[in-house]
Amino acid sequence: MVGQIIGGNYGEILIRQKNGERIELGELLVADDILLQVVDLEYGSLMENRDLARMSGMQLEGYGATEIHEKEVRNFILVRAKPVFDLNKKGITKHLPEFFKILRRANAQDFDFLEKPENPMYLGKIRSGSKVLDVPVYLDGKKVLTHHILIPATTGRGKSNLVKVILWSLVNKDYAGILVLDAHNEYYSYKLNGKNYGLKEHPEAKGNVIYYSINPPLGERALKINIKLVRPWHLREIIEFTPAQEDALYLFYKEWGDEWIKMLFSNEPIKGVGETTRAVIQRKVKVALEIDMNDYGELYERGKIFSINEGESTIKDICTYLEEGKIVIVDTSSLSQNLEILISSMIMNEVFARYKRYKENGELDNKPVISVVIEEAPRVLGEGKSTIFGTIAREGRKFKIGIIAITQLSSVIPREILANLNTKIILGNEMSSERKAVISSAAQDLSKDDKMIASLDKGEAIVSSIFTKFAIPIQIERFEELVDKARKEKKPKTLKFFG
Ligand SMILES: Nc1ncnc2c1ncn2[C@@H]1O[C@H](COP(=O)(O)OP(=O)(O)OP(=O)(O)O)[C@@H](O)[C@H]1O
Repeated sequence: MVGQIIGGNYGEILIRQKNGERIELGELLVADDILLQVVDLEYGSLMENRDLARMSGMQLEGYGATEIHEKEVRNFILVRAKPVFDLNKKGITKHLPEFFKILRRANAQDFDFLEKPENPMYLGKIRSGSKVLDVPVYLDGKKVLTHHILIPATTGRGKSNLVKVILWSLVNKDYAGILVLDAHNEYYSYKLNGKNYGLKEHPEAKGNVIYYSINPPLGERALKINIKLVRPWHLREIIEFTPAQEDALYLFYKEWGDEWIKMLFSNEPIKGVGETTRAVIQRKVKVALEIDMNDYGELYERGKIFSINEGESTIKDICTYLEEGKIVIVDTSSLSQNLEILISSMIMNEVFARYKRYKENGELDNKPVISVVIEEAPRVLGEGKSTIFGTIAREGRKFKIGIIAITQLSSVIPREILANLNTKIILGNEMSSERKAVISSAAQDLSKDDKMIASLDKGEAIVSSIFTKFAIPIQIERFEELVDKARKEKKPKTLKFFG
């Protein structure tokens, strides 16, 4: 027994906390088979404010404390809670628990109704306030990934940790291929306290986790992309062109196909493109692709990614790995933001084209869902951006393509796109404008959850999704602990010989 219902209405039930108990913000309580979540706490007293002030004055100013008889009866903590789920009906609550009903804390058995879905994607364990219940939370990865995920939080609340936990559970599943553009090179392999961590440590990583880098360790793949694979629409995502320049780009591509960049730098004239326009485009393309021309008029690479002769199959290979349900991590840590966007856009354009074709041919059902992890999502999903990622957010689900958008600034993503990101794994956020943007586009009514979200600690989250019956509070595990656990389980038992 932790309290008793003393009033309120459907949206907010008032509970008197039992003396000696400590109910927390976000805690899950049960009354009358209805699951309630604490949304606010305040002081309550049976005495008038003036009396309380007088008594406090006596005590503070040294006149001795006035004894309150039955103090625990007169003063109490008033808990505000919202009904979240009918445990009996296994659905949304439509009625109030009985007036004056005694409440208890929720326990693991209350969540027996949560089933492990066909294509499980592990997120964490149910959290009641700051207490963790031993109930794993899985979502159906296939559905959730095609309908996009948003991970909003301020810095340091555990966004990357969460993505690592999600990817870890997907390594040995072939229903999903995930592309990760890893700007901090923190997903594949890293050292902590002398031990190796990262997705590479997964017992089934071999063949299921593919790593590309411009500085690949021995045995890993080099990230090299041939300029023949670049298309005008890829460049549009990172370079601003005037309408005349854009027309010129398409004319080059129409005339010379794969060889258009090479020909752009040749002396071959093209009808409809002036010399000045051509020179400006040449300059922009040189900067974007880190290529240049030597004194003999030959193109050469200045950077490490775009190549004149190598890397013709890189984009195709990556797409094929994704189509096979693998996780592809591309280390973009030493690249500019523009190059990172360009590469991801090239890959996702190819994925989109392939999956569109599969849909037309009736082959899509046999293909895994493909999702792309985008950090600092407003770079490509922000207001006024016209990118492949916006297209995926709007139409991707028809083609089994999704995005996992990570951001500190949900408020600058257009509402229409935010509403399309149908699962939100909300981590802590102290900025009220950001909380508002997330709350107003969530799958469940989170209008009372503002304080709760503000108070979320590292790894604490709320999962609001069209695929969950209510907004589930979870505790995400520390990724390194998952890895350590897997290592322990993998270790063969040592045999003891006696005698
Ligand atoms: N669930 C968790 N449990 C315990 N510690 C965690 C958890 N999640 C993250 N941390 C710790 O918090 C720190 C920040 O985590 P992480 O890098 O994932 O945050 P972030 O939101 O991605 O930060 P940034 O925006 O700076 O990239 C790390 O030291 C990490 O180990």
